[in-house]
Order: sequence, then C-alpha cells, then structure tokens
Amino acid sequence: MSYQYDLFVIGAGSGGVRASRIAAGKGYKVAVAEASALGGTCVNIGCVPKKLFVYGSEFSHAFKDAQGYGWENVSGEFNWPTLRDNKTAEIQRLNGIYQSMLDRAGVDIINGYARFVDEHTVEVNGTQYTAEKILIAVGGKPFIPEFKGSDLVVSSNEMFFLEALPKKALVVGGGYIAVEFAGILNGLGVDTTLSYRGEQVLRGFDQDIRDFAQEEYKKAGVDVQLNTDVESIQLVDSSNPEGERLVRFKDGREEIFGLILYATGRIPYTDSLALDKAGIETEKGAIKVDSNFTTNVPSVFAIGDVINRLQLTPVAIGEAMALISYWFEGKAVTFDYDNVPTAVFSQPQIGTVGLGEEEAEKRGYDFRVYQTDFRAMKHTLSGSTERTLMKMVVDNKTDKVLGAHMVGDYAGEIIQGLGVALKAGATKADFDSTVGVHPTSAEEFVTFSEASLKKGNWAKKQGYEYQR
Ligand SMILES: Cc1cc2nc3c(=O)[nH]c(=O)nc-3n(C[C@H](O)[C@H](O)[C@H](O)COP(=O)(O)OP(=O)(O)OC[C@H]3O[C@@H](n4cnc5c(N)ncnc54)[C@H](O)[C@@H]3O)c2cc1C
Ligand SMILES: NC(=O)c1ccc[n+]([C@@H]2O[C@H](COP(=O)([O-])OP(=O)(O)OC[C@H]3O[C@@H](n4cnc5c(N)ncnc54)[C@H](O)[C@@H]3O)[C@@H](O)[C@H]2O)c1
Repeated sequence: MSYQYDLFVIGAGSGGVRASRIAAGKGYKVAVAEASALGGTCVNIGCVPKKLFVYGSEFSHAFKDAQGYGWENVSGEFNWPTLRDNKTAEIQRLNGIYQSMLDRAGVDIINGYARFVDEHTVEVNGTQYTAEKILIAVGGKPFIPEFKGSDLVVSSNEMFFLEALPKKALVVGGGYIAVEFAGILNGLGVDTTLSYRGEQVLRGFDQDIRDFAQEEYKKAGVDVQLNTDVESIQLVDSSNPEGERLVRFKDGREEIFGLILYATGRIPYTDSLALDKAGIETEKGAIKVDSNFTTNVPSVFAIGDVINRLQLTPVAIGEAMALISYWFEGKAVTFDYDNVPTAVFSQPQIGTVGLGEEEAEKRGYDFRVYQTDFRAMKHTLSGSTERTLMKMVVDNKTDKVLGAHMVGDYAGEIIQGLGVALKAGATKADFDSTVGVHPTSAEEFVTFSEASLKKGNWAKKQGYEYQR
C-alpha cells in the first residue's frame, strides 16, 4: 500500500516540530497540520511569552533594590500595552522562524484542525491525507472546573492578550502556572491574591522548597491564601461583563477582583480528533503509549503533553528524539523521566532536579540531606529580606547525589548544570572536589559541609543537627 506521506504529524508544537523537521531531514516525506500558530503552546502562550512577562515584572523589584546601591529616584510608570505588544511582535518573529525552519526541511505545513479518518488517514479542512505513520503531538489545554460563575474567569491563554491590567487580581491554583503568574502580576503592580485549596502550593516538589517558596512569595507582596476555595463568582454590575467580579469563598468571605485567573491544570487536547475512527485508546484522557511512544494502533504514535507524563517542552522534544531513534535506528529507546531538571519561574525562582526528601523516603533510600538558607550577597546592600534556600539529598549507600533543589536568584540557570552532574551519577565527593565559583550562590552546592546536615534519619542517627 502506498501513502502520500511517510509521516503525518498532528500539531506543530514543541514535540511535533522537532519530530517533523528531523524526520524530513532523514529522508521521510512529512506533513504537519497545525490548527493555530506554529511553535505550539510553549512559543505562543507558554514558556516564551511567560518568561518575557517575568523579565518585565522583575524590574519593579530591581528598582527597589537599586536604592541601596546609590540609585536615587529610580521608579517608573509601567505601560502594559508596550510589554504585551512587544511580546507579541517577538512571538510573531519566532513563528516566522518556525515557518522557515519547516520549509527548509521540506515539511508540508497544513493549516487547520486534523481529525482521524482511519489508522492511516487524517482529514484537514475537508481534504484527506494518507500516511504510513501518524504522530499525535496536539499538546494540552487549560482545565477549569465548572461552578457558578466559572465563565467569568480566564485561563493562562488569555493572560497574554489582556486589554488592560486589573488593579486587583485573584489567581486560583497552586502549580507552576499559578505561582508564575502571581509573581508576574505582583511585579507589574497588580494587588495579587493567590488562592490554593490545599495545605501548600507546588504539590510534588520537596516540602522544604514548597514552604520556603511560599514564604518568599508572601514577602515579595503576593497575598497567599492556603486551604481556600472559591464557591461562586458573579459580576458586580451585571450590565458590564468586562467589569469587576465578586468572589464568594467557601468559608463565606466575599471579595471583589478585576481579574480572576484559573491555573488549575492542563488536560490532553484530544477534542474532536475522532480517535475512535482509528481505534486509538486513551487512559484518563491521555493517549496511551508504550515505551516507544506507540499507541495500541501500530501506525499511530504520540508524544508530549497529550500523553501526560511530564508537561515540559524539553521533555516533548526529548520524546520526539527518542521516537526518531526508534524509527530510523531501530533502537528501542526508553526515555528517562528521572533526573529531569525543571525551573519554576516564580519570584524568587525555583530550580530542582532529582528526588526531594519525601520522594527519597518513599523510594526507600537511606539518605542524608544538606540544607542551607542565607541572604544572597546582592541583598546585603539592597535591603531586601529575600533569602535563598539550597538543598541536596545524598544516598548514604553510594554517596550519589539523588536530588538538588534551590529557591533563589538564577535557580533555573544553576540547576541546568547540576542536571548534567546528576545524570552522570555524580557523588557528594565529586561535588566536594569541584572548585567553587566565587562569589556566587551556586558555590554553596560544592561547599556543603557537616554543619549543613539537616536533622533527618541519617544525620539524626549520627547525632548531627541541621544548623541555621
Ligand atoms: C503558561 C505556560 C507556561 C509554560 N512554561 C513552561 C516553561 O517555562 N518551561 C517548560 O518546559 N514548559 C512550559 N510549559 C509547558 C510547555 O508549553 C508544554 O509542555 C509543551 O508546549 C508541550 O509540547 P507539545 O508538543 O506536547 O504540545 P504543544 O506545544 O501544546 O503543541 C501542540 C500543538 O498542536 C496544535 N493542535 C492541537 N490539536 C490539533 C489538531 N487536531 N490539529 C492540528 N493541530 C492541533 C495546537 O494548536 C498546538 O500548536 C508551559 C505551559 C504553559 C501553558
Ligand atoms: N516553568 C515551567 O516549566 C512550567 C510553567 C508552566 C507550566 N508548566 C507545565 O504545565 C503544566 C500545567 O501547569 P498548571 O500550573 O496549570 O498545572 P499543575 O498541575 O502544575 O497545577 C494545577 C494546580 O491546580 C490545582 N487544582 C486542580 N483542580 C483544581 C480545582 N478544581 N480547584 C482548585 N484548584 C485545583 C492543583 O491542586 C494544582 O495545584 C505543569 O504541570 C507543568 O508541567 C511548566
């Protein structure tokens, strides 16, 4: 049986673009269908514009910090349309780069929403395309729970295009997006409340990191409210749908906000893909794949957020590369989801790689923990009370570093290098024998001594106590 394409990719986001481009470079005839803008979530309504907003919002803190360094009368008036529109122009530039990258690789770009006809055929805008292999890389979309007034909230998608910034905003959720946007809004001068229904934000992260980060968010000016849930939302003036919203919380409190952002998770974007036409199975809404990213239908594959393993751009790209090796070299590659470094671009930032203390405990390791928190040198003159936390989890049996975690300036940049070390299996002794870069915060990771041992299972047994 001959097909029009060797590979038809659905979705030109982080995973889809990488798979299309590399497969075409290796000789496949490839088409990619994209319903929206090239580059997907990360480029258009995710990592990239979010990081630009983070940069924009950090200036207000820098203006304050500058005074202790002798800069007088440093302040500024913030103009939201400038940041928003400059960001959009930059994203359009990136869209153009993606377009030419795919064109140069010889990939046919089909604009439109693709749906399955059968296991070798998809349809876009009424035209059918056949392919030997079909790759689903459609990503995810925001999940907003349904309740009275849930139509009055926005998701992260809308945050990138707001007409105007509100005076007062409520961010609901406790994950990456919630804490990142709470920092952005707060930095841009919006009176910001972060409301989370659980005990502590950032579930899944090391507990000390969660507790410490939350305290720092509060110090930075975000009103963090834990164990709080929204019951209903209504317009203050029902004739003005763009106007203020009255929020009633489950504890009976009421408060008015100009904007309510729900950052309550993302779900696989499989709507209307007509998966049933090809008999493709899902599990809890995500496309079910084996370790080679193959679905239950041998001609159909899936990678990225739609398989809901780790929703990160470098993971989607890594999965695309693993799939390429599988197709072209016949290598059954098992993608390693351990030791994936990640950063939360909150203010302050969080950088983390490997196991947190609770996860090490859960996996049955006999381990010790080094931990320190301090005022970074920059803040000795700035007057800011911001502190930095660093933490390392070490296996007692092998001396391998199981996890490295940080809250503080440049945490995202610092953790990337530590990711290489952990991937290479570095031991505490390797860290100790590495020369520090002075004066930096990062050097703390190579100078942890017994004085920094945290009171824990191992240290406790040895009679050590973590000293602050
Ligand atoms: C606000 C926000 C901030 C983020 N920040 C970071 C960060 O800092 N670092 C990080 O690593 N990750 C971040 N992420 C996560 C990251 O964006 C995703 O993990 C990544 O984009 C997933 O890539 P993907 O290829 O699976 O899907 P996507 O990038 O979502 O691409 C899927 C594409 O498929 C298209 N599509 C969907 N259905 C169809 C269809 N039927 N036909 C045709 N096209 C279709 C969509 O329009 C989209 O362009 C962030 C996400 C958000 C929402
Ligand atoms: N810096 C980064 O790398 C980065 C940034 C943004 C997003 N992302 C990726 O995108 C994913 C999605 O981000 P996210 O923040 O939307 O999701 P998340 O899964 O990280 O957090 C969702 C939060 O919403 C809460 N929640 C869920 N349902 C709720 C409900 N009904 N009511 C109230 N709260 C509820 C959860 O308890 C959780 O705290 C992340 O998991 C991450 O993988 C990464």
